[in-house]
Amino acid sequence: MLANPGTRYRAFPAIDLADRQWPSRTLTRPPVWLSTDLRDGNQALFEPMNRERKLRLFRELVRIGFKEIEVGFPSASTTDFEIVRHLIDDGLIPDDVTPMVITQLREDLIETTVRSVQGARRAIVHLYNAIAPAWREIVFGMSLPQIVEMVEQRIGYLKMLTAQQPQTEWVLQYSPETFSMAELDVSLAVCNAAIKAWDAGPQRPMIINLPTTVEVATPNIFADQVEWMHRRLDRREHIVLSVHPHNDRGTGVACAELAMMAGAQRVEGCLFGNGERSGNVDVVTLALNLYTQGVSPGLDFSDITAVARIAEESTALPIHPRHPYVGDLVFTAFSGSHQDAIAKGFAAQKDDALWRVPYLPIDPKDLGRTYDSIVRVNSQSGKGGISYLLQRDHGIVMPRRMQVEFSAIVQALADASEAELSSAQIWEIFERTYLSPLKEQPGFIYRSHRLFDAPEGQGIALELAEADGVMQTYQATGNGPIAATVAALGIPLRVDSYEERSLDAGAGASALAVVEMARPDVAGSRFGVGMHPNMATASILAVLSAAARLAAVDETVA
Ligand SMILES: CC(=O)SCCNC(=O)CCNC(=O)[C@H](O)C(C)(C)COP(=O)(O)OP(=O)(O)OC[C@H]1O[C@@H](n2cnc3c(N)ncnc32)[C@H](O)[C@@H]1OP(=O)(O)O
Ligand SMILES: CC(C)C(=O)C(=O)O
Ligand SMILES: [Mg+2]
Repeated sequence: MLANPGTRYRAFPAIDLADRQWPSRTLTRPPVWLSTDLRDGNQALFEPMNRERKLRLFRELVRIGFKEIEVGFPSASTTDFEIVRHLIDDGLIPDDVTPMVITQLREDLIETTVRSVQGARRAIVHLYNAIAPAWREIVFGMSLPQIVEMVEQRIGYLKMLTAQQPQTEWVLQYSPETFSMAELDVSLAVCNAAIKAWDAGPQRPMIINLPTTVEVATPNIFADQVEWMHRRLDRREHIVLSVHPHNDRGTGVACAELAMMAGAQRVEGCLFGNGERSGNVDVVTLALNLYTQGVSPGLDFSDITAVARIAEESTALPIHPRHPYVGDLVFTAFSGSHQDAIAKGFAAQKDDALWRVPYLPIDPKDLGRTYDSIVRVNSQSGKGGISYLLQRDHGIVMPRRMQVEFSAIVQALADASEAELSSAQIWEIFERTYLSPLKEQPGFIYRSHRLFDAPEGQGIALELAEADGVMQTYQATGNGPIAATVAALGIPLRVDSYEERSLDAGAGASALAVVEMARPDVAGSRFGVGMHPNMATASILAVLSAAARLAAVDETVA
């Protein structure tokens, strides 16, 4: 990289538009959407789509709700020409959907293009030519008057051809390609020439489509360029003003949104941002951004994963796991404070209330996505996420202090493994920590118990297994099963807290008892867990679990 990039690159100049209106506007309705997946998207693939893939994607675009679809570049290839003919001849285009076909401003190509859609109920013919200085000078070697003359002449030719086929409703779309890099007065002159040549009016529909063929400036510049044109175009009330953003600077979505605020009524783009170089604008993100502002986009992404799979199969390109709304990881939180907030948000969220779950801009369910992968655990995770998974998958509700204890154990293991821990692995750690001592730690292996009435309240006869499997029976009394069990163990244990609740999910037990206990010779406290259909038995097991864990601590306080 250059130490001083200013020697090779220059900032795009600001637009002189002091009274710009777009910054204080908000979006309240969706644009007319045009999908260019089958044209701009298709021309950017390693292998352009074959007939079968194109037709499948066409059907999906119709199902999603696109009313305008650029179906191809019929003058460029026989495959494209034949697919367009097939769509028309076999009646595959619904009445409320208009196909669009594109070509350069050359008479031979225009003639083929019109022939490709002959017989359609309605068709948009899309003509374009590049107008920025480098193209005028290097590619075409034409002056501005010559460019204007070419535009007038070729649009006149299209007007003549289409006039011979009045059974079709013809719409002209004219794109000043490279608009984002062109001088605004040049863009205006060329677009107004196109408008005049087509004679746009009530019976002569026309679209002016302003592309960021290459994105070269910040999105506010594009918004200024669009508003500048919007205010000056001839016959503006008869023109649908459209934009066609690309994404070279990664701001295609921002450009489209600001352009709509600046007067654009229509947006061209591709599903998930496929398209030349870094892509056309992503219409899915745009549509769902509107949705999260309470505006129905008119496109159906209620099973976004299915749309993604069709797009991936059609383009043979994968969608990034962090792609907005659709990526495999976008509804996943790894970090502790996010997990904590999400878990609390879900608990507080009411079905019919405004969506307020922290860190999730949209309810994943609205897109047909599940909550399953929302919280994932690695070394960055905290107690919130770990507790959320145990509660969601096993119905275990841990008291707050126990969450702190257990998450430290999980985090240490996640750190050591340097990998993500699944919900199943967290459950395994939970079992190993709290439940296994009851089956494995000599002196605390539970076999049976019998409760009986005693003057203090409760007596217990507790049968535990020793190391060699020999049974030992301990008997004691207390003011309840917990006190009686502690007394039966004969260890100086202090009960700091106790909680019991019924379990509603998994685990094969209906009662969960959690006890926090301490021993004078051990620093801190330890939690114990008992799970059993009988509440009293669950509490006895919880005491044994905590006592066993305290007994297993190596370091004792002096
Ligand atoms: C930004 C975009 O996405 S624009 C769409 C780009 N997509 C494509 O180009 C894919 C489909 N196109 C093609 O396959 C080819 O261009 C074809 C088959 C249509 C035409 O191919 P060819 O006849 O070989 O022409 P080619 O594309 O090389 O262009 C050559 C001529 O067209 C001229 N030309 C290019 N664009 C335009 C235009 N929009 N209007 C008028 N003339 C143009 C060039 O200046 C050049 O003229 P010259 O031969 O006098 O120097
Ligand atoms: C043909 C035009 C609209 C285009 O695709 C572009 O400029 O990106
Ligand atoms: Mg393009």
